[in-house]
Amino acid sequence: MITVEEHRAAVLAGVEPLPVRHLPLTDALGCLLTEDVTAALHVPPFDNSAMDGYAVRADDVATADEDAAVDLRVVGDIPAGAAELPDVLPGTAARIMTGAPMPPGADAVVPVERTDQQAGPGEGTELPETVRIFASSPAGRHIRRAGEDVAPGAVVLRAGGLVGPRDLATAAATGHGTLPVRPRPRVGVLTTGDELVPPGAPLGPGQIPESNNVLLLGLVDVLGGRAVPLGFVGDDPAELRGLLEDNLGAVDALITTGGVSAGAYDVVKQVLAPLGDVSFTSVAIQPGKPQGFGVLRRDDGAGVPIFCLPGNPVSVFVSFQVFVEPALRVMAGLADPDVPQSVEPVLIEARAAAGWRCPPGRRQYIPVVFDEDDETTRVRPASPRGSGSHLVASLAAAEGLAVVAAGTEAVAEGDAVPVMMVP
Ligand SMILES: Nc1nc2c(c(=O)[nH]1)N[C@H]1C(S)=C(S)[C@@H](COP(=O)(O)OP(=O)(O)OC[C@H]3O[C@@H](n4cnc5c(N)ncnc54)[C@H](O)[C@@H]3O)O[C@H]1N2
Ligand code: MOO
Repeated sequence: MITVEEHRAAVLAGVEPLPVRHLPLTDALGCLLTEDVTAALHVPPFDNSAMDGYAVRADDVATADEDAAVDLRVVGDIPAGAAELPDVLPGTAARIMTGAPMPPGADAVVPVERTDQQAGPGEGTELPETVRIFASSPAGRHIRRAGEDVAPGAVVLRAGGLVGPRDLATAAATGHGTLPVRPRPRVGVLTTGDELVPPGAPLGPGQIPESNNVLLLGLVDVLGGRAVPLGFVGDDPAELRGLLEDNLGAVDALITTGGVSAGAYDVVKQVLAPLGDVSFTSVAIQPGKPQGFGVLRRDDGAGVPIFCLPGNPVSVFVSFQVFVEPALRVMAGLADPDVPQSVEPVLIEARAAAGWRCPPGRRQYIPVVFDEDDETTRVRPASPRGSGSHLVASLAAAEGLAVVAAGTEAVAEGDAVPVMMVP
């Protein structure tokens, strides 16, 4: 048996950051930005109106108020997106909409509510021949100036952050259709077992609901990867081999569950062990002892790390948190194996609110819930049965994984236990 650290080191030695790509904005969401981004445009790109109303010459309306209206001849209509603009000469105005370019000659806007015209849309909003103005508007009023937000060349996004929705808006507005990022790893999820039926389907004799797929697909997505559902196969080597071959080109990593221990039908081991690229090993962890890991080769030469996790659902969850999660973060450029804090889990100190038993010789990761206590953070097993790799129904209640050193026979009430926070 190897230690948790030894297996994690082997896994991390087999993964590397995905190459930087310029991805379309929506695909870049959630990715690590690898270069500063500068504005390629003025924002706004041109002087435009901040109001629906009339573009005027400020001097023409300087004396206008409710009791002393000024009449102007209307020389044109400027909707947003207009390319041809009328000249606004003295004594004239052009109807203008919010976001439309200011026409030459005009230096202010009077909102439609301060005229004799009806606010649109609808009947009675045809373009008038003249407009009666009831308010003055000094030069510059209600005009958004070209470049007042940013000018070309200004840094608008800094390298090293995760691209969020606001970053996408800024990138788009400053002239970018793509961003330089480390892509989120596409992770193919494939589970195995003759006993499995889809969630919600009626059970035949010996059958159980398939639950590892939804668990892993969700964990990959929550982590910021892109889950690629490959479904589940029976304990049939040809079917598994076919599914892996068909999908290898479309993923950056693969996760399988089940079929890795000592059973006569352990199909994952049967298919992958002879390839020599995947090693199967026993790790001193509970749950999650039987583990496979290796790197398959895509046709384009890229390595595709494959994580072969045990089938028991709690083992899947723990294995993902302890081995897969740091590896995927390295692939996404979010962690560096040479910086231990970036790949090691964050642990918080807690005390056991109840005792539980531990497995001999293996480090235990037991799902726990927090007890409300003002002075001390206390945890107890999420299941009254304590630790069990099959206790999937209590997994939803878990708020953390208490980590108990290998060699501990039992945790007693009041013992200090570090707790790993989990999604
Ligand atoms: N003789 C030995 N038997 C076992 C050993 C051992 O060392 N010697 N190790 C045990 C440990 S520890 C684990 S963990 C399991 C791992 O077994 P496999 O990875 O081969 O997984 P399976 O046998 O396929 O399944 C185990 C268990 O999980 C259920 N399962 C599987 N897939 C799913 C799924 N997609 N959704 C829900 N549940 C699933 C399956 O029905 C089994 O109950 O081996 C022990 N045995
Ligand atoms: O190592 Mo297994 O995951 O305990 O049941």
